[in-house]
Amino acid sequence: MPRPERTAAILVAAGRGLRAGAGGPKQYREIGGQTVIFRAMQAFCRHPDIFAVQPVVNPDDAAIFNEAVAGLRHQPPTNGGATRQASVHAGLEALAAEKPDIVLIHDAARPFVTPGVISRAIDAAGRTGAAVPTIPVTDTIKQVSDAGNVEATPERAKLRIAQTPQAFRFDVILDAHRRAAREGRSDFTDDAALAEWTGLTVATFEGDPANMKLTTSEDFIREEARLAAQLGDIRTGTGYDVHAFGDGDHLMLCGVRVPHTRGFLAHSDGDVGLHALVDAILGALADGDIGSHFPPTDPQWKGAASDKFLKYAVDRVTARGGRIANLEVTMICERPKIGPLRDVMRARIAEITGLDISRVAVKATTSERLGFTGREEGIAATASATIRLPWNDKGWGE
Ligand SMILES: Nc1ccn([C@@H]2O[C@H](COP(=O)(O)OP(=O)(O)OP(=O)(O)O)[C@@H](O)[C@H]2O)c(=O)n1
Ligand SMILES: C[C@](O)(CO)[C@H](O)COP(=O)(O)O
Repeated sequence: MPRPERTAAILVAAGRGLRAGAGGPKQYREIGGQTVIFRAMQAFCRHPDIFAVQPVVNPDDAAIFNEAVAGLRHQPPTNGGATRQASVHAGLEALAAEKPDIVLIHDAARPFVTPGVISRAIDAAGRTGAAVPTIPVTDTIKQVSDAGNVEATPERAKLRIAQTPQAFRFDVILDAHRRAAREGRSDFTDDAALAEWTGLTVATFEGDPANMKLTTSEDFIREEARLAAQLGDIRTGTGYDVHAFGDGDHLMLCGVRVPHTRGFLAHSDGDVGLHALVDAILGALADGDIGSHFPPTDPQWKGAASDKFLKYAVDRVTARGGRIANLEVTMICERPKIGPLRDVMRARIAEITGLDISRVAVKATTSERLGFTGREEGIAATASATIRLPWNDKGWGE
């Protein structure tokens, strides 16, 4: 049941990520095969109770931003400022015309936020007006002097680590940011601190230890290893497809239009290479085959471009929390010659699947003029896929 109040989210992504070392702004680097910002933003874009997601970016990053979040629905990005606080303020001003009741403010550098934390943030803001996710502190914390001597040992039971998304009534946090800007205050490291400064009571709700901020290069190394360890269920699948030649002047092969003296007789575009790859991926998922997902009797697939089928299979892997490690396809034909087309085909498959081209192999063989491929009555293709799934994957539960 959707909540009655209108909730928007701001993703602050205008920082330079200097503490994370070389490699460009950290939010545009990959972690677990996806950019940090894509992971962070998709959680908000896909949450059913959020109607608008407002990114805040550095103007220098316009092109990488668009590439990194392609496919996600969001407000036009607005430019951030020199500090996180200034960037949040810019996001709030950009959202004002949308008149949200509640706003969640999230670091693009926290890619592991879950739908559960987002739901708790919305609930907490609805109940309290201002709330921050926290986790307990497990080490003893020392307050030290400039000389490095311990000045105090705060009572640990009262300490919490603050995370994002921090959640507020929209008008209240917008007013607080405007007031801080008017009064020349630009030193707040989070929005809760700024709200406290205006005298507001800020509540807490349960954060998530996994929802950590990627700050240093060590954070990237550790989290990459953690994600890889989670994907410990390594599976392979194989696929095979054949299409006969008919009249025509071109063939679709591995997503590439290849001029030829014949065409394919097929319900779809007849792309045997992509069809074999789809079956290999579905096989690795133990998720039926291409015919069970796209029945040849269904008129909607007549003449369909097969890149749709391949994207669909890749989405099935992603939806199970998995990743494709590699794809390989072997074309069996006398003609056309595949060698000169190999890298174009690899690039096209990489484009469709979102994989790096180094994970895509295209091979070819003739059948020494034997059989139907040897007589040039059609083309066959075999494929294999290696995918990694979370170790506790139980399929779709069918
Ligand atoms: N001027 C700034 C500074 C930070 N941020 C964003 O605020 C979040 C948390 O900040 P932090 O981890 O400090 O990121 P950076 O400022 O990029 O890191 P660094 O201090 O290492 O340069 C990040 O998503 C960052 O992009 C922002 O939008 N505008
Ligand atoms: C907002 C924040 O993520 C809460 O923990 C944090 O304060 C931002 O980090 P920064 O390194 O101070 O920008």
